[in-house]
Amino acid sequence: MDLFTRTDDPRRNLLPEDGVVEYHGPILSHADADNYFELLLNDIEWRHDEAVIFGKRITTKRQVAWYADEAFSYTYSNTTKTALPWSPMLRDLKSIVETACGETFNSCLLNLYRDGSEGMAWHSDAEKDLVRNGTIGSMSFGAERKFAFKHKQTKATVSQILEHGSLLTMKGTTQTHWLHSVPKTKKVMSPRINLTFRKIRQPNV
Ligand SMILES: O=C(O)CCC(=O)C(=O)O
Ligand SMILES: [Fe+2]
Repeated sequence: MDLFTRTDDPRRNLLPEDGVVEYHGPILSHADADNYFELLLNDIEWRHDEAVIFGKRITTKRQVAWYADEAFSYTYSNTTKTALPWSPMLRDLKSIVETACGETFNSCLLNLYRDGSEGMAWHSDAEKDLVRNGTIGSMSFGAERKFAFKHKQTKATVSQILEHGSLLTMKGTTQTHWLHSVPKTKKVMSPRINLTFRKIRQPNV
């Protein structure tokens, strides 16, 4: 992918209504993206995620990690997680994403999908611990995967392929009105890493 001839316009909203999703395309050179991918694979404290579904504790195939400004605890999928402190590499990526989207973030959830047999089911990121209508900045590395949106009422769908080193932002009322997912696929044989930078509500805010 040649960074300089691409035509993605990050100001173009991918959603027809009720939210704003912008795809910036790759924001890193291919070589930088390759470097970060290797560092992320090796240096992040990857763990299988735990969730409680219909009262049953399950462990996901996908691996996750959560980093933040402080040892915040954060509840999703009915389990409470405690954040690890930023590493220098994650601080670099956070500041790259902050500059690209003109926002600040205080936490990052990372996902490692070993191949296309691992995905993420339909959900929205509107947990009570997140700042309401806060922007989410999503960076992807490794295998290209489809990222899909489905409107909660109309069931309209929109999707975007997320490239190596790319940034996608979800803003405004997107999480209120739309679900998103990473569908499983038999076509992808290699790993992908995704980082979602978020803003957690600070205690007393
Ligand atoms: O892997 C992705 O692109 C999306 C991850 C996601 O939706 C999440 O972590 O909430
Ligand atoms: Fe999400």
